[in-house]
Amino acid sequence: MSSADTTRFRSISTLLIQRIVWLSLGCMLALGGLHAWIEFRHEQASFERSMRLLADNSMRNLSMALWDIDPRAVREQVDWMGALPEVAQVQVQALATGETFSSGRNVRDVPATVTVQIMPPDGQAIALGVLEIWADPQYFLSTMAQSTLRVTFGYALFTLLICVMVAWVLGRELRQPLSQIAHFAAGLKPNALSKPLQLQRPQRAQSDEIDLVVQGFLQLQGDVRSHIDNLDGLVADRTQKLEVLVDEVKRLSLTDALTGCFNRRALDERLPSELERSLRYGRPLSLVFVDIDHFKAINDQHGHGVGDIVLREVALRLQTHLRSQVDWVARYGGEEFLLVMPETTAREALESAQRLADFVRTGPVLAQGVALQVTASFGIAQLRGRETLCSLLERADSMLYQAKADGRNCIRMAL
Ligand SMILES: Nc1nc2c(ncn2[C@@H]2O[C@H](COP(=O)(O)OP(=O)(O)OP(=O)(O)O)[C@@H](O)[C@H]2O)c(=O)[nH]1
Repeated sequence: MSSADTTRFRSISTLLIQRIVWLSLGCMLALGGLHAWIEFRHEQASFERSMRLLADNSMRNLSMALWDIDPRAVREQVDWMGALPEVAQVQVQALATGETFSSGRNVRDVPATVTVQIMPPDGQAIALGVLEIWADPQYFLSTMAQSTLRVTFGYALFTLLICVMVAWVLGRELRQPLSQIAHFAAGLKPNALSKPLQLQRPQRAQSDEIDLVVQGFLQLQGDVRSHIDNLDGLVADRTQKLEVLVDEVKRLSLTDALTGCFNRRALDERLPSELERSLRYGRPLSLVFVDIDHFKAINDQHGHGVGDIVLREVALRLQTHLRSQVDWVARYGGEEFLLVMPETTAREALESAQRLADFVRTGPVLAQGVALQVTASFGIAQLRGRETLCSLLERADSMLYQAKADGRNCIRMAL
């Protein structure tokens, strides 16, 4: 089982969408945090500026009120300032009278945000009093919180919009065509290759990877189809070659490698059917044993190589001068051959044997520069009545034995 089978399926576009959402969230948090920090610094600076502006704007009224020693006017101005939402506490100290005017919550244990000396309206350098303003940190923080919330909401909305658009584009451009391709590939079968892969997506000016995959599938379909079409011819061709090879192997397994005659195995296969045919149709069948005379002496005097050449030559002479298509020859063992002569009486076999004996002995066998005079002995027997193969072979063999005993280079026939 492949690893793809063991894991759960998840669409590649879903994976991409998930990754993009996580990345966008990360980016949003990083950018939002940076933006909030910049905003914080900006608000802080502008808050301090506004405190200074407030002090500057109130300076003329306070200066006049202290110069005129008008405590009511000083009180009104201090109360007005202390009522402002961004101000936590305002305090004015009149240096001439030592009187202190205060408004707002008491936050005096922290240093004032703004401390300015109140100078007289006529421009003299002796201060009339001191103005201290404490900014309200809660007001600042709530302003900041609102601003941060606005920024975060803006970023979240933007990120959400981007993610929705990316998801829509990926679904349309990737998930739909890929799932169509996967569906098509899952349904491919050798007997249904003609159905083309058609994607439902708008025409586009340039091709992309999905088009390449579609083209690959079309190419593959065509190739597989033509391969299948050619397969029958291919199989027939291979079968023919195989049959030729099998015939060759069969021929080799039934042939004696040295002489090219049938071997014992072929003899054991063919001879019983010759006998059976002869018995069934009442036709004559003769067997002739042929054995080269003094073959051991040839081997001993000239070597086995020369002996092999003599064997091949005698086999060739026997095969060449037998009746083709009817008679056949097998190497029975060593230097001994068996001629099988269907439709042949012993007398006819005798005539053939005489002819063959002449061919064996006429003309010397040339082997490795040596000219050898070769003779052979023959033993003939014709099938009798319902005689067994074993008995027939024995009688022909005993005739050969007789020929050898009678001095070789002669033919003996069972009567
Ligand atoms: N070169 C060669 N010699 C073989 C082959 N098969 C058997 N022989 C030899 O054939 C010889 C047969 O010797 P014998 O059975 O004594 O027969 P012979 O010498 O022909 O004597 P007679 O048959 O009585 O005339 C042996 O020396 C075997 O080694 C073969 O394939 N090649």
